[in-house]
Amino acid sequence: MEVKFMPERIKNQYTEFPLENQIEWWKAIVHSINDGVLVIDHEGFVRLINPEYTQITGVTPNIVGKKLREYRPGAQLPEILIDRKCRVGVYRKTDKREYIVDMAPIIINDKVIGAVSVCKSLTEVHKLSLELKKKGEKLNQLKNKIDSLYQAKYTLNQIIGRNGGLKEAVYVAERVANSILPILITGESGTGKELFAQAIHNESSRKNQPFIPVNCAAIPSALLESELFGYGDGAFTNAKKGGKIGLFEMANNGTIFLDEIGDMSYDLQAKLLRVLQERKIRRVGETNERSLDVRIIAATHRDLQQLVKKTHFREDLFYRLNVISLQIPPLRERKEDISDLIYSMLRSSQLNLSIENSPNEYTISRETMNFLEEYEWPGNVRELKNVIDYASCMAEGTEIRIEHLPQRITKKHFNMYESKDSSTIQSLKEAMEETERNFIIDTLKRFGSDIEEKKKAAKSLGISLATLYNKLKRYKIDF
Ligand SMILES: Nc1ncnc2c1ncn2[C@@H]1O[C@H](COP(=O)(O)OP(=O)(O)OP(=O)(O)O)[C@@H](O)[C@H]1O
Repeated sequence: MEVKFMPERIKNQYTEFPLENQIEWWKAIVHSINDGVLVIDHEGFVRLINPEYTQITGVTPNIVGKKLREYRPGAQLPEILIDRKCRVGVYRKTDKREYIVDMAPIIINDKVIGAVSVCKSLTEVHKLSLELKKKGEKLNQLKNKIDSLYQAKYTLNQIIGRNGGLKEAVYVAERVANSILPILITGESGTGKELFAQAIHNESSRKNQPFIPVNCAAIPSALLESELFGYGDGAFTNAKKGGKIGLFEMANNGTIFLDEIGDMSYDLQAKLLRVLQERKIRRVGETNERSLDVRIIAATHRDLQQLVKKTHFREDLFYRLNVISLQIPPLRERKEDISDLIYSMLRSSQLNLSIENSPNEYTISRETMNFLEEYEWPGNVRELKNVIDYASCMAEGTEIRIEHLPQRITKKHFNMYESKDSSTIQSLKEAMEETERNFIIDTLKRFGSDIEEKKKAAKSLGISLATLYNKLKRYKIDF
């Protein structure tokens, strides 16, 4: 670095200025600089010092006109008059002041006419670096948060259920987890479709990559395309500068879960089909394609075949998605799972409810369990979970009783019993059959549902295995 006082080019522009004016002009510039500046002449006398230099180093302006070495014996600046070498980033500390200094000779026509020292407060630099560090930490926290948002929580062994249909779905999920083939999960709302999708992702080799859930019904269809595929720079008015990455790209190497696929617009379905076939996406407003490796799991509570018949859903996409399909049965068709689900929910609500004085272990009265097993659960497992969370908050002690359940569901129950009492009086035979049915269900729950477990259940009931099977058929018990 070589500082040439008043470069030729600038000098020519100001030749009309009287010399004194030019000096004032340069002084004003030096005084307006944010860094500290000190200038010595060829004999080592201080000629110029700006207010920032005083501020940073504590050296006062009365040094002007004095020899720098006399005032500051350790100063390196005079050395530069001799060796003509620049010094960069020299660390200085005086009292409580810390700063770094750059020094350079001032050369005109190959003659050293002085030297300049430019300093920057280290406290300022410190502050900036601390700020930078804090911002970096914040950025990392946000990144971790984003990563955790896109991580699947559940695994296949967290899926509770002994019902045949559910076990079948778990079995298929396990077998196909590592394939790249798309999966279609169907089932009513709240049956556990997303739970299955997350568990499949976690069972696959993609488990450490993102799992991106997208609710196709929740995003307005005009926006869905750009959300899924992203958009290029200036793709439309109000588009973000530089474009935006889409959810497919975010899911690269991982899994995208397209929930409520039946609600996707017909046009977009065609674009999705292309992605499935080509494994490439094109951002809105761009012409180039980007290759991706994304596993697609779609889900719907609708009857896609009916939608295909009504031409609301593309037949070609339906067949492409339906290569592997999982049907999750509604809870009312797997009442045998209700008690297991309840006990698991009570355990986790104990963990979540870390309120002081909260009971160590909840129990549930027989009457309440019977009621919950008989209830139809239109909102499926999600509704059951909400009811159990509510009841465990309402229970004063450790036992959950029917009065702790939300009135919304018990109202129907009491009305049902009232009407039953007045209109139909159970015969002794009916009452005995009902008791027998409940007793068999309870016994099977205790022993399990496979053949060996059924043998044990039959033995405990004091009947043969064949009689047990007859009774299961007669009482329509699906175990
Ligand atoms: N078999 C199961 N075992 C344990 N928990 C379950 C089971 N099925 C569902 N759940 C729980 O029920 C709740 C609802 O499940 P999920 O969100 O997966 O349902 P969904 O079918 O995707 O619902 P929607 O169609 O409304 O999106 C979740 O809290 C989930 O963990």
